[in-house]
Amino acid sequence: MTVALKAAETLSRGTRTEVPELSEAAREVRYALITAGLETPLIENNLSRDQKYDRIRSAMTDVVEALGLDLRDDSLCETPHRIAKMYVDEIFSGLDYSTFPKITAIDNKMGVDEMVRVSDISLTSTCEHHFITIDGVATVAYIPAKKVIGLSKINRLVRFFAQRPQVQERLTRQILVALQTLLGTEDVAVSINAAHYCVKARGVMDSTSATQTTALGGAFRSDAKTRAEFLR
Ligand SMILES: Nc1nc2c(ncn2[C@@H]2O[C@H](COP(=O)(O)OP(=O)(O)OP(=O)(O)O)[C@@H](O)[C@H]2O)c(=O)[nH]1
Ligand SMILES: [Zn+2]
Repeated sequence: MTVALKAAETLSRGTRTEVPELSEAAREVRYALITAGLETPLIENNLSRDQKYDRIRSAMTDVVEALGLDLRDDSLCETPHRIAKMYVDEIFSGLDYSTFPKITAIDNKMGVDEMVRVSDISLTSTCEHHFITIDGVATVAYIPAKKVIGLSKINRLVRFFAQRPQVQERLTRQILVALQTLLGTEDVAVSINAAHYCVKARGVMDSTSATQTTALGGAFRSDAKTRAEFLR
């Protein structure tokens, strides 16, 4: 058993020594991702939020100075602070499971057994290779089994995993596995269409291409009609 899997097992059993504030949903999703080999590569460095902020602020001071920019300038002097705060509290906040959204899944008393599909969920993430923006939309669908999830929680889940350094394929699958875990069904589908600014604003400088990724589970994978309905 890998160290990561062992840590997740301890966590899923509810041991209070490590990250005690995590919700049950966050612990279950984290465990499922590690088990599926889909967790973002992370190392526990035991840094608090403030310690992370201090380290990044200091490192960004070096970056700005190395570029030859004058940190005494009143427009630039707060840039290391702004970047550190943005990384920790905003665009990489999804690395911290204590920010996992509060999920309300209700019993499927209505007996809904048709596809629920949320399309055009706006998505902004960060490419983990260049730390530059990924900009796109996600579509998420599921066929309710025992539980129905609050609609906004789907958007929040997408957002949580987008607020990490990502590759689009992993982001797509993380959302899939998280929803399958929370809804207790394999019948989930996720699709993302996004522009990568590492392709658009640098490197190959292609400003028009977009990347489509799809992750299908259960009936969305095995049943052609269901898949077609989702992908239409
Ligand atoms: N599969 C995948 N690749 C990505 C994603 N985001 C960025 N990439 C690619 O990751 C690759 C990194 O390639 P490298 O050759 O190491 O980096 P590079 O020299 O900056 O590459 P260029 O972008 O071609 O200039 C590039 O081809 C990127 O387009 C993603 O979400 N998924
Ligand atoms: Zn990139």
